[in-house]
Amino acid sequence: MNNNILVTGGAGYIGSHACKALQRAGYTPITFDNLETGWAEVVKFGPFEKGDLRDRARLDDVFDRWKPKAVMHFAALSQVGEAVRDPGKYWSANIGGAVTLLQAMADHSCRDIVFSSTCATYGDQDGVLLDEATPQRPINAYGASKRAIEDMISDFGATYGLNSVIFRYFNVAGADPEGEIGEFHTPETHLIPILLDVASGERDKVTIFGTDYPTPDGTCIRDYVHVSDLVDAHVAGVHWLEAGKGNRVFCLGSSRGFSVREVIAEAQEVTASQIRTEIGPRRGGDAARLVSGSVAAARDLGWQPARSTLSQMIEDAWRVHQTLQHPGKRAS
Ligand SMILES: NC(=O)c1ccc[n+]([C@@H]2O[C@H](COP(=O)([O-])OP(=O)(O)OC[C@H]3O[C@@H](n4cnc5c(N)ncnc54)[C@H](O)[C@@H]3O)[C@@H](O)[C@H]2O)c1
Ligand SMILES: O=c1ccn([C@@H]2O[C@H](COP(=O)(O)OP(=O)(O)O[C@H]3O[C@H](CO)[C@H](O)[C@H](O)[C@H]3O)[C@@H](O)[C@H]2O)c(=O)[nH]1
Repeated sequence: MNNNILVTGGAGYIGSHACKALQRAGYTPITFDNLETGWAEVVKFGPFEKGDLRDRARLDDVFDRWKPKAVMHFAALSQVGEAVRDPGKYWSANIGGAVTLLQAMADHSCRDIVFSSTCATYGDQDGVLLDEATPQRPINAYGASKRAIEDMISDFGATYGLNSVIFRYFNVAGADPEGEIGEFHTPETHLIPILLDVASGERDKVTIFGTDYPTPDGTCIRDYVHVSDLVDAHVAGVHWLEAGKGNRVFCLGSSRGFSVREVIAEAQEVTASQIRTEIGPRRGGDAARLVSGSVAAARDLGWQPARSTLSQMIEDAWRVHQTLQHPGKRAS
């Protein structure tokens, strides 16, 4: 049996870090990506197959040639604001991609999948800590499409014997501690990279999306987890499936919540810069508070986040921000 793992979305932020972790763990990550939001420049840890998940013939070709023993499925559209503005785009891309991939897996007898779900599947839950048993009530098309894919995976499991580890991540942040890759989105919509753009003078200011949430300082609270810790859990997920331990869902967060204002304060501290802010209206689709209360990944997967303090995540992201050229900014 080969050690090939098909990594959909391997040219993206989390997928590229996962490829590095997989290579280090002795696997060969085969990146499959259409580069819609990713970059060929970050595919450094294994072969690259350019293609769109909705292209079944292209997937068949890749499954035939590489015969992956498992799939890590990261490829998706994943911006909350855009999903509210254009829900059809999210349903079409995320569901279309997933159903084509799962059918190809079934037809090529590839039985193990690790899937990127999200705490955005929970919606607004009135401040409760979230875990695997919390009912999922998504409030935007992004979260709804991810919950639907969880259901799809379960149906394919029942019919074709597909085995799955589903990870519901909280907010992923930071960058490769060795500085080889980082978070490169264009346009950037995520809070921490935007703060670093302001700190470095590439942006004028950050807009705080709403100060009237039912939280202590009125801004949204999120649970941030380091991308290198997150991808370690994915390697553990592959080991879990290899050991035949069955289908599981795990939340991946740090179990600590930080408001937008707290993240801004920490970014100012780490970068030793004044970060100019303005107050804007709420962004559609945002829940007030999303914080993990789960212990399952620590208990059952042996997952111990090592770098998921807010300061460490911003420090690692800041180092890469200062040393690596953003592939999308090269031409501009
Ligand atoms: N970043 C976070 O905080 C976060 C939190 C929870 C869940 N997630 C999930 O993790 C996954 C990765 O997120 P990311 O932040 O790395 O995003 P990203 O946009 O950097 O990466 C996604 C990659 O998938 C590719 N892709 C998209 N649609 C495709 C298609 N139809 N065919 C082939 N390739 C396609 C893109 O080109 C890109 O390289 C997503 O599924 C996202 O929903 C992310
Ligand atoms: O310019 C900005 C950008 C963000 N925010 C706020 O900062 C918080 C974090 O926003 P991000 O855009 O960084 O992250 P999201 O919480 O929207 O989404 C991220 O985490 C989710 C899980 O919570 C998803 O899965 C999604 O894929 C991933 O992008 C939110 O309250 C948002 O409103 C601002 O105030 N100003």
